[in-house]
Amino acid sequence: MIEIKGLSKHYRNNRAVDDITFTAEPGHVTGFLGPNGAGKSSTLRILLGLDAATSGQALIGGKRYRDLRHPLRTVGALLDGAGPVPERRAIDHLSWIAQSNRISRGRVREVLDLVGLGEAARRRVKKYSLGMKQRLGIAAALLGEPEVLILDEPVNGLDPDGIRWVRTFLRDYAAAGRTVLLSSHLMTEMAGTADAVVIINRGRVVSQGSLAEVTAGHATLETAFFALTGDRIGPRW
Ligand SMILES: Nc1ncnc2c1ncn2[C@@H]1O[C@H](COP(=O)(O)OP(=O)(O)OP(=O)(O)O)[C@@H](O)[C@H]1O
Repeated sequence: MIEIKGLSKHYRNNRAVDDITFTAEPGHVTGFLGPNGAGKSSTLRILLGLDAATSGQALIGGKRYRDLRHPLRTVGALLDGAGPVPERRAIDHLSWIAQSNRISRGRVREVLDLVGLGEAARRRVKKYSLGMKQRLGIAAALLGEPEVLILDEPVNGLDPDGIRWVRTFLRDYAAAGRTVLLSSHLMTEMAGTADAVVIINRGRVVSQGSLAEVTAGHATLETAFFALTGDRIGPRW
């Protein structure tokens, strides 16, 4: 379970995150949506202990990230920008993470196969396509078989097959009683994957609830999003 309680993050006089409260429950894929600059990354960075909140709390399983005893076994994350060393082979990259978290080498092979990189395991990451790098990022997030998954734009760069794989995988992961928090700009994809939705705009929650509740009165999640955020141009990707 993820709990965000009265969370704020101010940069000088910019209220990037302004008193937001929501939960992501086990058994659900929760979609975290908002236009560029809405405060999604700031929230996720605080949740993952990469940044400090100005006030409020961001908890995973009732604890702050830095208080988790086995972080990688509790929460797996894929955030933009945190990539492996390009010269490294994929299997070495994962083995390094696994070793520092007391995770077996067998699990490394398992996650590589799970994301469809079994054959490419010994290739250097710099030779990987964008989609393969995304899969590798997801593999790293899965290493510790975490109860909570936090993924920022996980389908970025994936082909239709890869997108379908991520959708099915995340739905199954949540169906097994785990918590999935997913941020994406792709509304159709989000509507097909998430069953709960939180929409933020200018640092504030403008809507939250089940997919049906948030889209009630609108033709699609996309039209609900535009109406709630006033983002006439629409999400950019
Ligand atoms: N390190 C920082 N210093 C100053 N301002 C920042 C910093 N990081 C983010 N901001 C500002 O905080 C606000 C929220 O940014 P954030 O990256 O959290 O939004 P986002 O919803 O993730 O956007 P995107 O969809 O573009 O990734 C923006 O106005 C941004 O300029």
